[in-house]
Amino acid sequence: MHPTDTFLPERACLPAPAKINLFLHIVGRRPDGYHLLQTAFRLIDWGDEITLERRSDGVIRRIGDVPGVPPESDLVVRAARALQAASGATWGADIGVLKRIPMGGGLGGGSSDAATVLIGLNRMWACGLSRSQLQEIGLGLGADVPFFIFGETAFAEGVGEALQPLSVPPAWYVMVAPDAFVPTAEIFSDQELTRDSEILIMRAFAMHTTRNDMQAVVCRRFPKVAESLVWLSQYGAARMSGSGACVFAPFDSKEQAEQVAAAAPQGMKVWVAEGLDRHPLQEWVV
Ligand SMILES: C[C@](O)(CO)[C@H](O)COP(=O)(O)OP(=O)(O)OC[C@H]1O[C@@H](n2ccc(N)nc2=O)[C@H](O)[C@@H]1O
Ligand SMILES: Nc1ncnc2c1ncn2[C@@H]1O[C@H](COP(=O)(O)OP(=O)(O)OP(=O)(O)O)[C@@H](O)[C@H]1O
Repeated sequence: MHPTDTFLPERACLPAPAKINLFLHIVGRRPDGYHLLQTAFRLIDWGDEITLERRSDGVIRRIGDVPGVPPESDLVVRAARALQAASGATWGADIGVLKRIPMGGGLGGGSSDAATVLIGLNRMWACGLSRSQLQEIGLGLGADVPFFIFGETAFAEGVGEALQPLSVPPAWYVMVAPDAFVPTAEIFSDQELTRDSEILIMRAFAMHTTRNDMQAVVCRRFPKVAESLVWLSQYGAARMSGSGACVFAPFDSKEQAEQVAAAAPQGMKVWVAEGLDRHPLQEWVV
């Protein structure tokens, strides 16, 4: 029996975890200007929360305010509309977003919110779309959405849509959110961006043989990102996630990570999060 036959909640409060890019190499550019990447995505056990309430009249609404994101351009609304269009579903939804993930932070907040809406409503509307169908809809919303639907640590190529599972050791991350909003598109169009990194044959992940090719450009434009990296590098292998601004460093234990976080200068936004091997909604999709 299909799981959607047995479990059709009308209301659900669902996690939308953040991601980090353990490394990010830019290996080329497509004719349409999009960059070809090699990257490793990992989920962390910290993020936004999405509340979904099914409506029978087909209307899709975002409930509540998200500063800087008008409802019509919110990826959660666009995701629900895209699912309606692809599945022919006649249900609607009220969607609430509790935002924790900083915008322009390189932690994929908007993409994760969109993925959670696609996964949640696919079940609540009984659409029955497969994981790969949801990933395809997600790619139309943002380059990181397919990863969140894939739902496990991944090595990614293309613009981030060609995904393979990757095994990485357990880790606790010290996360720092510098007070900066990094516009992804501007970093990708910077003249000085490295775009010709050597293509790796990915067997296992190691911090010391990889890097984030966007980090140098972001540090030059946003000194607060550079300062955060200098601070965190005193304690571990610090690196920027995605197109920034957030930076992270892995530690073997929660205690070690908490000690480092406790040493942060006053006013620095620092927290500790555990690496997740699986998305908490992994079982919601077949
Ligand atoms: C940097 C990463 O976060 C790595 O995980 C993603 O590649 C970016 O994902 P994202 O924020 O969802 O970005 P999108 O909203 O898809 O794209 C924003 C803009 O960045 C540029 N862009 C994005 C992805 C990519 N592979 N090449 C690009 O050149 C494009 O100009 C695009 O219009
Ligand atoms: N639900 C949403 N949450 C956050 N941002 C959204 C949302 N919907 C639309 N956006 C838009 O997407 C932009 C990027 O937000 P997001 O949090 O995904 O950035 P990011 O963490 O830098 O992404 P990435 O890691 O993919 O580079 C925001 O500036 C905002 O205009």
